[in-house]
This record gives sequence, C-alpha cells and structure tokens, in this order.
Amino acid sequence: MLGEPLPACPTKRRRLREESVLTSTEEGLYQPKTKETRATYEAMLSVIQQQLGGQPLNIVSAAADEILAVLKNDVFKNPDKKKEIEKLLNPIPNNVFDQLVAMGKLITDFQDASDAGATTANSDDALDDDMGVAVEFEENEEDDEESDLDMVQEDEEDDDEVAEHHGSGAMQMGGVIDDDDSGDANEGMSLNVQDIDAYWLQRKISQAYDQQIDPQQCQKLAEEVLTILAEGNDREVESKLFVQFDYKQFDLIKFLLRNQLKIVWCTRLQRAQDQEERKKIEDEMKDLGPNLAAILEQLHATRATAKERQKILEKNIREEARRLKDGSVGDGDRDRRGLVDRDADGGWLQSQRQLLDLENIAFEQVGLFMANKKCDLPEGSYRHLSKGYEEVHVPALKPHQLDPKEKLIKISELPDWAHPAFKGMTQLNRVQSEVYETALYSPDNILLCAPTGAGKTNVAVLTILQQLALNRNSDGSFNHSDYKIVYVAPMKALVAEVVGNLSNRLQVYDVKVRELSGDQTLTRQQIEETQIIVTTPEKWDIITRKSGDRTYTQLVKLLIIDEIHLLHDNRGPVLESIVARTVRQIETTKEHIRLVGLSATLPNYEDEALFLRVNLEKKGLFHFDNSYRPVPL
Ligand SMILES: Nc1ncnc2c1ncn2[C@@H]1O[C@H](COP(=O)(O)OP(=O)(O)OP(=O)(O)O)[C@@H](O)[C@H]1O
Repeated sequence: MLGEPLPACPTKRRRLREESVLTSTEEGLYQPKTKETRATYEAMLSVIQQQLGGQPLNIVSAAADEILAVLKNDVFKNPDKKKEIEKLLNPIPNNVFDQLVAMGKLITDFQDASDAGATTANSDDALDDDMGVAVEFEENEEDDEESDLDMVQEDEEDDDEVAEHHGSGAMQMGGVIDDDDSGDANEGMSLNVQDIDAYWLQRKISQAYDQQIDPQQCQKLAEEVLTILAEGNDREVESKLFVQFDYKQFDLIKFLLRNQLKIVWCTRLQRAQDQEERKKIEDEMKDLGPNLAAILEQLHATRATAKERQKILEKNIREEARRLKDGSVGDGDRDRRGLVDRDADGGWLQSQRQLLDLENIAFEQVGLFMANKKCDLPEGSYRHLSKGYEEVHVPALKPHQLDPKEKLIKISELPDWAHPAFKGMTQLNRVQSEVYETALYSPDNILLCAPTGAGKTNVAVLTILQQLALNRNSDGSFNHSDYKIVYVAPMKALVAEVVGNLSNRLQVYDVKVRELSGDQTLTRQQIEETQIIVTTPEKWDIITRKSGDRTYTQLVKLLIIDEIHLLHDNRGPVLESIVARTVRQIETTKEHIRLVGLSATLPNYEDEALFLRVNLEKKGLFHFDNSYRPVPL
C-alpha cells in the first residue's frame, strides 16, 4: 500500500487545499458540537500548533480541518494518512501521529461540519464531480467505548507497521515530552528517556564538542549544566546555559532545554543509590504534575504494541472528555472552570496545552510607560462619572511659596558687564535665582529640569557669561579666539530661534552666533569667527565623529544641550555618543568642558544628571516641579 499512489482526497480536504491554510478563514471550518468533541478538538489544535510552531489560530484551525479530513478518510490506511498529514505539518513523530489518530476518532461530529462546508463550496463540488471522486466520510462514530475499540481493531494492521518505526515503543504524551527517538522526527530534538543513564549528559556534551574537551572538564561542565537545568525557571535557565557554554553550542542548548525535565529527572533516577532512593524520587515525580508522571510512565513502559498505545491514549482522552462532560463544567464558563478542574486532576488534556505563564513574562514595572498599577491624583482631585465617560478634575498646583531664605536676584546685582545680556529684565525669576550662583560663578556641570516657560534660556545665558568672564581681559574686552560654545537644540526650527535670540542678546559682547545644522555649512573662516555654534545633535555627532580638522572642536569649552527630554528613543544613542565623545575629549586633553543640560521636568532626572556627569554633591542638579510654572496650567 505504501508504494501505491495515494487515492484522491475527499471534497472538504480539496476545498481547503485550494484555499490554502494561509488564506482560509474560520468560515466553514469544523465547529465541535459537544463538550467532549470540543475538548478533544482543542487538544488537537494544541498538538498541531506545536508542530506548526506557533502559527495563528485561523491557520491552525484550517490545518486541523485538513487533518481531520485525512483522518476521516477511510480510503487511506494509516501510513498514507501519516504521509498526507506530514505534507501539512512536516515530519511528525509516530507518537504525535498516534495522538492525532486517537483524537480524530473521538471527534465524532466532524462529518456534519464538512457537509455544511461542501454545500457552501459549489465550485469545488463541481471540481470534484469532474474528477469523479466519491466523497465519503466515516459515519458518525458511536460515543461508547466499544465502537472506539472496534476502530482500533480495524487499524491494527497499520498500527503495527507504525510501531515498527518506534525506537523504544515507549508511550509518550504531554506537550513538554512529546517526542521520541523515531527517525527524523522533530529535527533531532527528541530524546528517549530509556537512553538517559547517569552519564548521558556528560557524553552528550562531549559529543557536542566533538570529543575535543578534556574528560574532567566535561564532567564538571555536565554537573554544572545539570544543576542549572534543575532550577526550572525557563528564562533563567536559558541565559545561564548560554553563559555556561560561552555563547556557543546553540543546538545543544536548544536540545537540553527541549528535554530539560527528562534529563534532570531521569539522571536523578539513574544516580539513585538504591531502590529506596529511586522510589522516593519516583514519588516526588508523581506529585509534581502530569509531565513528570508521563516521563515515569515512559520509563516503565515496555515495548508496548501500537494497539496498546492507541488504547491507552484513547482511554486517557475519553476519561478527560468524560470529566468535562460530567457536569462539573458549565457551558459559559467552561474555559475558566475547566482549567481549574484539569489542574486539579492533572489531566491529559491539560498536559497537552502549553499554558502561557503571564506572570513570568510580565515586564518589570520599571521602564514601562503607564506601568504603574496605581495612579494617585493630587490632593483636591475628584472624579465625576457621567454616562459613557468620566471626568477627572485635577486642581492647578498652587505656586510654591517663597522660602524666607529664597531671594530673587536683581539684574543690578549681576556684574556690570553682564547687565546688557538681560536687557528689559529687572530681576531673575525664582528658578534662575536658584541656579544663578552655580551658573555664573562656577564651572560645574548643570542639569536644570524646569517646567516650560520657567526661563531656562536665561540660565543658558548665565553659563555663557561664565565662559565669557573667563576670557574677559582686564580692560573689559574679550578674547574670543580661545573658546567655542556649542548649543545643541533638538530641532532645526529651534536652532534658528536660538541663533536669533542669542545673537541679539550677546551682540554687545561681539559674540558671533551661527547655525550649523542640516544643509548649513560653515567655511573655515566662518568657524574661526564664530563663538557660539548652534546645532542639532545629529549634526554635532557627525562633526565630532569626523577625524578631520579638530582644531575648533578642541576649543569647545561649553556644551549646552537644550530640551534634553526630547532626545529619547531613537535619538538617545546620538545624544549618548555626543556626551561620551565630550567626556573622552576631557580625559585625553585634560581640559574641562562644561556640560549643561536643560530639560522639562522628568521623573528620572537623577539618571539624566548622572548621564551628564553632574556632580550631585556639588549641587549641579536643579529640579523644579510644575508648581514653579510662571502660569499654572
Ligand atoms: N527673569 C525674567 N524676567 C522677565 N522675563 C523673563 C525672565 N526670564 C524669562 N523671561 C521670559 O519668559 C519667557 C520664557 O522664557 P524661556 O523661553 O527662557 O523659557 P523656557 O524655560 O526656555 O521655556 P521652554 O521650555 O518653552 O523653552 C521668555 O519670553 C522670556 O523672555
């Protein structure tokens, strides 16, 4: 039979083949009608999904339909069915095929669905008529045990053929341990529990290293790997294995992870000193859930015949289906309660499903936008529930009371030569007054976080004046050739605005401010004449990265980064490289470059300060919350 050409497929299958699994929709797909068939169908979807490697449900369901059509096609013998199914799922181990066959038998209402599908697919019918293929499905199977067993009897001959392909003949079941040693199954990822002895892992590692590893080192490595595998937490285990194998041996790591439970527990069993210890380990395995119990079952299994395996599988599925049917599960909340029931029973279907451990994959709370579980509103806030929406009233922050020690700096208190930079202003505001000392009289790095409109530009001007003061001659003139100031603004439009603003305010000092951004290029002559270069992060990054003329970049003494909070996400690395290059320049030239960051109020301002090398002890970090807004929101 195996050598003969395969008979034509029935209508439904051909219809789906025409659509292809990728294009099919849920419409016309098999819908289980009873609790039992639904439970079995879900288990089947789970098996198929594992084989297809996490495809979306519509594709898995379409594949399930095709597989059911093959399974229900009594023109096929089992080996042909397996071949047909493998066209959809790639090679599958015999035990997976056995599971599919067993589940196919328990899905007794498939024919109805296919009939419905056939009537909606007229064009396909015509196709089949042309071909003259008789479309026949098995009659609805009786739900009782006897009829199922009859089916097994009929298939016995084929089963025995299948059984010959089995390495150990051990019964295998459960999502985690769904593989055996048969042929090319699972791309060589399968491991037969019977093969694991006390030194299996050591041999496996030695093989992976092509025997090029010292035996003692290999033994040590095997012990360490075994300890890691026994830890159980998948993600940690994986990363520890990567470290252990020096980020090499990926195939081996994959294999070990795939067979983690088998390796850990079978090695333990094999290393047991006596029967008593072995018994203890076995008891522990039985208590620890269905996957380990199934491993034990495999270990204890002798070379079961295909028929026996089939029977055991069917019995397990039937029992599970019966449990679901026995009223413990209501219709509406089947999924919810079903899971609990299955957990309690450690049932077969539960072991088939790979449950997603959401807790385990949850992101850490930090670093996630809106990750706060609780959001406290300011005092005085209240909510008003209306139909279809909710109003949240948040009172405006009250302006921060002036501290008795706090004093606003009058422009007249500034050095005389600095007054023209603040033309039209009488005093510094609260934010500026607070930063004033550090900004104008010290070379320390600064991070100023303040609300919009708080007057950060004035702080930038104060730091520029500090640089001018360093280059101020005794006669009041300035030496503009020994320094350069770089002002980084996040957008070209802002660059132009800053150039206009600073040019205006610093004209009196004969300070030349020029734009260097995008298509704006400056000649050597222009650069020499310029004291303040206003640029974008990207442009400054390119300039400082170039190994060419460094004469003017070496002269930079002050780097102001404005609106630093806007430079996140994909612009973050550019900002980082600018700052890192500046820090390297300081280290190599031993000449100080002052870093000044201007930012909106951010929750992680301390990180930002550290990034800008702000000395927190020397008070270079200034943080003002929204109560410092000149105009409350
Ligand atoms: N001490 C002051 N006296 C009078 N006006 C001032 C003073 N400081 C700033 N201003 C004015 O307040 C306005 C806002 O200032 P500025 O643009 O520097 O704020 P900012 O903090 O940089 O705001 P943004 O975050 O929007 O850039 C400007 O029009 C500026 O002239």
